Amino acid sequence: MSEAIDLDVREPAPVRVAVAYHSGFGHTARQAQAVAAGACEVTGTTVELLPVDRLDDAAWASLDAADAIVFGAPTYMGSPSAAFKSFAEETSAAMQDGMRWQDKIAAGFTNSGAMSGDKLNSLVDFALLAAQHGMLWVGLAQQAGWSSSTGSVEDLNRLGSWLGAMAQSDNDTSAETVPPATDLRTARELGRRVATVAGTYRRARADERLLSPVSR
Ligand SMILES: Cc1cc2nc3c(=O)[nH]c(=O)nc-3n(C[C@H](O)[C@H](O)[C@H](O)COP(=O)(O)O)c2cc1C
Repeated sequence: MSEAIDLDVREPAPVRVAVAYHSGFGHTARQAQAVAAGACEVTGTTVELLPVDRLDDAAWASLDAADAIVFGAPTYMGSPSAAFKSFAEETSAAMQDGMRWQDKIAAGFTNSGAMSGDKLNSLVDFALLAAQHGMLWVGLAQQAGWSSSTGSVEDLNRLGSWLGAMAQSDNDTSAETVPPATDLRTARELGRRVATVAGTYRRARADERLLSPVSR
């Protein structure tokens, strides 16, 4: 005996990616723009760039509504900048209010003056923030570039990070020139991956709802 299934044939709502970032002097802002550009390349995605030191009520609502949030900040003194940290503390309201951000996709990026500069610590901070919210962390999924005799500074993921996207900006150079194109391409890949995973995850959850005994 066949059962009628009530199929929803409306155009699906766009997958929403929010890039929540801080930048003191504009360098990390360029990395944030590259992440956003990558996410925009995925059909059916809308992207919002949200500077975390200037969030109004509408921006907080956008974060609540996002399918994915990408956290980004410069590494200052070996961790995300104080402005980002202040934002991270404010997000505790979403956690205390019934884990509002649970099951959103999360990812992160950071930029600093030195090649290493202890950037990994900032990415770990972002991943912990995501874990505290019950979010699902997505890494860069790119092999480490510039790590063989045939590699070069132009390689994607030249700084060899897996947890998120890293960029390096010479301390004496303006944000018009750095981070270099190679690091912006890496950031773009992260944005594309986040939007792709967020879309896949949302479709899977929609299918699950459609097929679960409760919806029959
Ligand atoms: C207060 C402060 C602390 C910094 N600490 C680090 C650091 O720990 N490691 C590093 O490699 N660069 C460090 N830098 C350099 C910045 O990370 C670098 O200039 C970065 O490009 C700034 O990005 P922004 O323009 O988005 O603020 C520091 C800069 C400042 C102002």
